[in-house]
Amino acid sequence: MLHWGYDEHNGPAHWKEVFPIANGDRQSPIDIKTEETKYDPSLRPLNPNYDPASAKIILNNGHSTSVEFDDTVNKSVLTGGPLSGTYRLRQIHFHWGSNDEAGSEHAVDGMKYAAELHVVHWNSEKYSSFVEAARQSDGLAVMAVFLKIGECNPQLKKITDRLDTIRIKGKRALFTNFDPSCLLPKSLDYWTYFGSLTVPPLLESVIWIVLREPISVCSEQLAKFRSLLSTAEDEVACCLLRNYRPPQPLKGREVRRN
Ligand SMILES: CCCSc1c(F)c(F)c(S(=O)(=O)NC)c(F)c1F
Ligand SMILES: [Zn+2]
Repeated sequence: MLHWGYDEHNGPAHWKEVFPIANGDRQSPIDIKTEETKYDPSLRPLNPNYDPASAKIILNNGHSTSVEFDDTVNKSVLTGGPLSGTYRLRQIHFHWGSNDEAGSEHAVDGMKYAAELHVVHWNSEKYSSFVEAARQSDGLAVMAVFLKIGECNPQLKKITDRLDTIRIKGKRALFTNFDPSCLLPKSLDYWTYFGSLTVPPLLESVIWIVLREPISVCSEQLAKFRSLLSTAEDEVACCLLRNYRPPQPLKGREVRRN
């Protein structure tokens, strides 16, 4: 396998050849079987607190599109929920499919949504950088939001309207004055479990917080994500049609709900 991706020759089925942790005990995503989730009264309300000035750039890294935030200070943080301590916002990014029938990474009773937003934070109370935190079992906290096909989403428009300026892998553009809370649903009820990154190196350092209520997205907006290129300027153009990893074995893990 040359460089990992989502095609037949370098996709999720091949990742274990370079990243053996792909067959680990706490891999993500998972299919959440709602009847088997356990109510936990000790779980607190989620408390996202983001400063729009933290937003810096929007980027096409060849595997997804992300908005990167200034994480040199505790200006945009997530506390509460299953978390002990303060987790600092690092970036948000999306996963989608080649059609509207699939695209989310997590599934709910076998049902997949059209896409999934990940809001990535790292434990700045215990660790001094994202890279250090990403190697720790409690280092990262990723909030996942499902995108369900329906009305066009005016908040998402702020991102999809910029995608034509970063079509090529490696392109970036200024993107500030953006508070990712605008992409969260009304209810912050969630499921939570211990898992991993869903892209290589698949590190098992993520406390997952999956919101139960989806936000809406329309087909035209999703089509703009699929028009991003996974290839750089000097390569034959190839569209990033899908970038989701399928659900992984639960291996005895518990999924709790608030
Ligand atoms: C700053 C460098 C990478 S930040 C990042 C990411 F880019 C990403 F794609 C995922 S994911 O595995 O795809 N989704 C949970 C992560 F977890 C991350 F932490
Ligand atoms: Zn992700």
